[in-house]
Amino acid sequence: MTTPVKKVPIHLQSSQNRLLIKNGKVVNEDGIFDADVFVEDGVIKELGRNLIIPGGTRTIDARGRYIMPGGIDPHTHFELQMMGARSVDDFYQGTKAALAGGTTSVIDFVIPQQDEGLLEAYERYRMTADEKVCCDYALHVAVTKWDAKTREEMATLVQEHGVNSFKFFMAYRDVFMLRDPELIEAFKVCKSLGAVAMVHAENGDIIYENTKKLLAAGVTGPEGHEMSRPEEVEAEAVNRACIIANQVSCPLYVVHVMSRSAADALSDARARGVCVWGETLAAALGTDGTTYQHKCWRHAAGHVLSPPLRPDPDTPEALMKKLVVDGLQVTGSDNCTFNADQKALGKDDFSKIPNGVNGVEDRMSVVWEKGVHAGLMDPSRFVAVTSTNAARIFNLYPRKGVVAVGSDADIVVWDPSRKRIISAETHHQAVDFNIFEGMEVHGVAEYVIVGGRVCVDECQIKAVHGFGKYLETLPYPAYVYDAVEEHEKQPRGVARSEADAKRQHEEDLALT
Ligand SMILES: C[C@@H](CNC(N)=O)C(=O)O
Ligand SMILES: [Zn+2]
Ligand SMILES: [Zn+2]
Ligand SMILES: [Zn+2]
Repeated sequence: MTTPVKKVPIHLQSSQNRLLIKNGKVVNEDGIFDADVFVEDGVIKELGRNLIIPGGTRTIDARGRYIMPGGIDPHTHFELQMMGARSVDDFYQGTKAALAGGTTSVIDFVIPQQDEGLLEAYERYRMTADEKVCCDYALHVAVTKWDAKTREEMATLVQEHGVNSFKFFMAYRDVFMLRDPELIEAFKVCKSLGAVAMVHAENGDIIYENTKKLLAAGVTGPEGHEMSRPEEVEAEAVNRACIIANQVSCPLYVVHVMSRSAADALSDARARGVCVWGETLAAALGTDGTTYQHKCWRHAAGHVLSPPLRPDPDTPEALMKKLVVDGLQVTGSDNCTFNADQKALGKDDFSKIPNGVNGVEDRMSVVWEKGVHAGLMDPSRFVAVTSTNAARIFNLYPRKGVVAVGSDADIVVWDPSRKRIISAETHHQAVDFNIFEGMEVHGVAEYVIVGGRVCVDECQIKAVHGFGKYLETLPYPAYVYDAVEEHEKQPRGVARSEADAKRQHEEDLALT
């Protein structure tokens, strides 16, 4: 509980920017240790016990709690206009909900509208987000068409606007999709700029064919969504993206890996030495595709996103195990939320259901519940997959993603034993539906500190509209480009034997 601030003489009273978090266990990706944390001017200034601190410092008693780096959600879509609707969580309410769940930085996606240039779209997102965000944010940029200007605009975004990651869609044919020759060019440009290539990996041509066939056969309900893109359609694209990236020696980040076979394709590529990192979603860890058979249309449609949730009920645990053994590295939310009336745009045709689900508020609790509380994952790995790895890949580390002297004071005091029931009735998101409705989760963010400011105080939200800042992500993240450099030195083929050994080890681990 918070120790009441004792009255101190005015000349000793500091502004609200001094904080001491006492008696907790600090958890970083590389270990857990007992230490108090002293924060001043938005930065972590000291770690240790029996710290000498100035008067006027607020003290938070973290006894029995973990002190962790604030969560980083590298995959959100606030107020995204797509498929005829605008996602209802905007940059204010979306980041407020993020804070409620322990996430203190998000990375959203600039997705250009029809005929909008990349720079134009980027400026639009900055104008919209800067004044609304309650926590710090960065931006990936989606390249949804390849033309003469694209290369130059990507260079400008990297060199002048703090963008170091670009998303390419292998699905959404005739809307966002790039084909292989364009992907090769795009990955080469990313490599030349020191950027990270990101893919939405599904085979858009097969989906196009299957969708036509299903609709012609009268399958129009949400169940048709997953039927049009079964998991091999995802796994094929993951494998293809890994090979293209490897052939042009470009670092690759695969977003929203939603199935066991796609995760296998990615971890196999890693075992071969391909420089690829994989992200899965809270949605894929917390629920599954049996929901598409739900008799309530709204409920089934409420779970429609791409790639879809998988009908194999063992998928969530398989993906969690991949995170545990470093077959996958990151968890995101892909928060892209639509209310019932918006989802109903696809009432008679599943391919018109706006794609997207919630997750930004519940991501960390779902990972804690299904990973740590379930006994599969330790707290340090939890920090790695909910914060540190994303910071390293997108070049925000050690400013973000670690409790260390000199890092931003983005901190979560996490109560591992506190429980809550997830519900749309009580969540802080704007959307009228929650895919985790009714789920009891252990692990609650009791205090969330953003740049030294207490924005969740004993579970009460005190988010501040516009308090967050835009984070420039610089090119050539060492964590990624050192791996690329190392891989380029390897004579071709030698990695095979190591790869087999590594994969065998991983499979043994997964079976324990
Ligand atoms: C359009 C965006 C959100 N929607 C989704 N994942 O279904 C994405 O594909 O990541
Ligand atoms: Zn996507
Ligand atoms: Zn219902
Ligand atoms: Zn997305």
